[in-house]
Order: sequence, then C-alpha cells, then structure tokens
Amino acid sequence: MNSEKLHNHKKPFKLESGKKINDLQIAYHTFGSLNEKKDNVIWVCHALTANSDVFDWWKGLFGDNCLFNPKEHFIVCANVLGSNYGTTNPLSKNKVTGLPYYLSFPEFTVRDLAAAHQILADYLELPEISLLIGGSLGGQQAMEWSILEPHRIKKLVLIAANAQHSAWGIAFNESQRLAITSDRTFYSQSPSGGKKGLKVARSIALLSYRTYGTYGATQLEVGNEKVKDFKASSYQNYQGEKLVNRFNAYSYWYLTKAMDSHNVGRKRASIGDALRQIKAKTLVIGIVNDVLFPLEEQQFLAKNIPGARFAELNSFYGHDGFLIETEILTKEIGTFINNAETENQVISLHKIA
Ligand SMILES: CC(=O)SCCNC(=O)CCNC(=O)[C@H](O)C(C)(C)COP(=O)(O)OP(=O)(O)OC[C@H]1O[C@@H](n2cnc3c(N)ncnc32)[C@H](O)[C@@H]1OP(=O)(O)O
Ligand SMILES: N[C@@H](CCO)C(=O)O
Repeated sequence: MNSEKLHNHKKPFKLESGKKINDLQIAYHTFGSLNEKKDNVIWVCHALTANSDVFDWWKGLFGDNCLFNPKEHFIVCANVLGSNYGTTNPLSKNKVTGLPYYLSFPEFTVRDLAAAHQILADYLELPEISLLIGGSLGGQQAMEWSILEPHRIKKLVLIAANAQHSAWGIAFNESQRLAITSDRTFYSQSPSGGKKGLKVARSIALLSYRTYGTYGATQLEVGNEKVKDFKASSYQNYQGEKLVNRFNAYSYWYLTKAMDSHNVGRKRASIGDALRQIKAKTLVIGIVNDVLFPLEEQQFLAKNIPGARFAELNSFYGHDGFLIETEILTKEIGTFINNAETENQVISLHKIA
C-alpha cells in the first residue's frame, strides 16, 4: 500500500472569496505508475468525511484486482481542503498567529476544492486526467474541475451528485450545523470542541444517507413488546460516536458550508451553460432511492452535459450506495470505459440494478 504524500504549495492559494491561504498543504495518495504517454491517470474526488486512501474506503472498485488497479493505472486521490486527513484545515496552524485557525479559517467553496486539485495535478505534471470520478461532494468537485479545465479531463464519472446543491440538501446541512453550534464547546478553541454537536450532526446526516427501507430492514425490532432501548436509537448513537472518533466538528462545519456553496452556474452564464462546457465523455449515475440527491438531479446533469450517458442504480442503502455497490459500479463504469474508447456517447436511460 502506498503511503500518504504531502505537497506544499509555495504560492498563496487564492480562494473564490478573494481570501488567501498561505502555505497550502495537500495530502494525497498515489497508486501505480504513470505510463510514458501519461494517459493512464484515474483521479478520485472523495466525499464529505473520507480521505485520500481510496484503496481503504472504495474497496471493490479500487484495489489490486479491481477495475481501477495499480497495474494498469496511476491512481491519485487528494484529501480536500478543510478536511482533517492531512490537507490544510481549521485545526492547522495559522503561520501569522502561530495558533490553529479554528473559526478564523476562511470559508471556501467546491470550486476552491477543485482548484486545489488542479494545483496538485500541475505539480504532478499530469497533462490529462484519463478518468475523473466522484460521488456526492466528490461528484460536485469532479464536475467543477471538468468545467474549469474541460480539455484536461477526458472521461468523467459523476455519481449521486448535482449541479447546484439543493434547498433540501442545504437544509440538512444547516440542521447539522445547528447541532454543532448548539454545543458551546464548539467555540472553545480546542481540537475536541463541538464533539457532542458533531455526534448529533452525523446522526441527522445518516437519515439522508439511508432510507426508510434500510432502517426497516436492519433496525426493526422483533416482536411487539419493546417500549424503549430500540435498535434504531442505538444505531444513531453508534454512528454519531463513530464519526466523532475520526473527525472534528470544525472540518465538518466548513465542508458542509462548501457543499452548500456548490452551484456550477455561479459567475457563469447559467447552470446549463456551465455543464455544456464539459468536454469529457461522461457517465452520470443516479441512485433510485437517494433521498439527498434525488434522481432528477442526475437526469438534469445527463441532459445538459454533451453526450452524457445516464444510468440508474437501485441500492438498498440509498445515497451511501455509491460507496457500497462496487460490484454494480464496476460493471457499469467498465462498460462505459470500453464504449467511450470506441464510439460516441449517446444519452441513454439505463437501469443497472
Ligand atoms: C479512518 C477511517 O475510518 S477512514 C474513513 C472511512 N469512511 C469513509 O471513508 C467515509 C465513507 N464511508 C462511509 O460513509 C461508511 O463507511 C459506509 C457508508 C461505506 C458504510 O457505513 P457503515 O457505518 O459501515 O455501515 P452500516 O450503516 O451498515 O453500519 C454498520 C455499523 O453499525 C453498527 N450497528 C448496526 N446496527 C447497530 C445498532 N442497532 N446499534 C449499534 N451499532 C449498530 C454495526 O455493528 C457496524 O459497526 P462497525 O462500523 O463498527 O463495523
Ligand atoms: N457517507 C459519506 C457522505 C455521503 O456522501 C461520507 O461520510 O463521506
């Protein structure tokens, strides 16, 4: 397994807001080797709480014997700006004050996340990204990058993503931030600040990542007698604590704000016009039971990205299905790659499970 690498960007990193981050550090993993033609790059954009070790969190799609493997590909995954897995984030030291930023960290957008990927790709001297892939917040970044650099991105796979974060999605994120800020320790300027709030935030988020059916199938009680200590309650607590043990409230707060900002139409003629700038051969996958990013959002993407192929995935898990249904994704993405090499893409409505 390749270990984490760090890239220290020498120049100030200018955010969309005009604010700057000095000493931007990007944590990333690479797997495999770049070929002579430099045309075997698979770049992964991760979602809200993952990290750059894609072999760890997207097993089945990425790995030694998988569709994306180090024998054939040069796989790159960078931890996003603001996340606590190695890239500059609110707990990083502000060189000016000598103290961690906490809430003085500048707010940033999905476009800024994509700009940081561009910086790393330039540093790695990658003239083209053969295939760029991401789900959820990862899909939002991949889309932005494909609009910022249409000629660099050759193939694009967007899963459970949208062109503009929805009012529904923002409301979910705001409710999670309300949970975090109602925990007054969030303002305590300590790495563990806001942990109780973060636990609640993850518990709320889970409701949007799963479905009524997922809970029914996994957390339903047997028998009719119980009046308390329900499995579903214990599950919510467990999931909240699991995240608290590996993440922090500050990164979570900033990354959900970035997600809210996502709108490919901002400072461009329109959302449709922005999507039409994408030159990559594109596969858009929507998840039928996705409560958070409903199918109509991916249908919209496929209609507006020139020549995009569209597929529906049925997942018991709902939105998080993009992380779990790797067998189906392997099949669908594999077919897309093979066809993309030989023929022009056509818009198609295609059910994959
Ligand atoms: C260092 C790192 O961890 S790196 C980051 C890893 N995570 C990421 O990259 C983010 C992307 N991944 C994810 O969001 C998730 O891992 C997913 C969506 C892929 C899978 O979610 P999971 O939480 O594993 O699945 P699921 O919802 O089925 O829950 C299973 C867990 O809940 C526990 N559980 C299930 N029912 C209950 C219950 N009633 N009460 C208490 N615990 C319960 C299970 O024991 C299991 O625990 P475990 O995770 O310790 O094994
Ligand atoms: N479950 C994902 C978020 C949903 O896209 C994560 O924790 O990164």
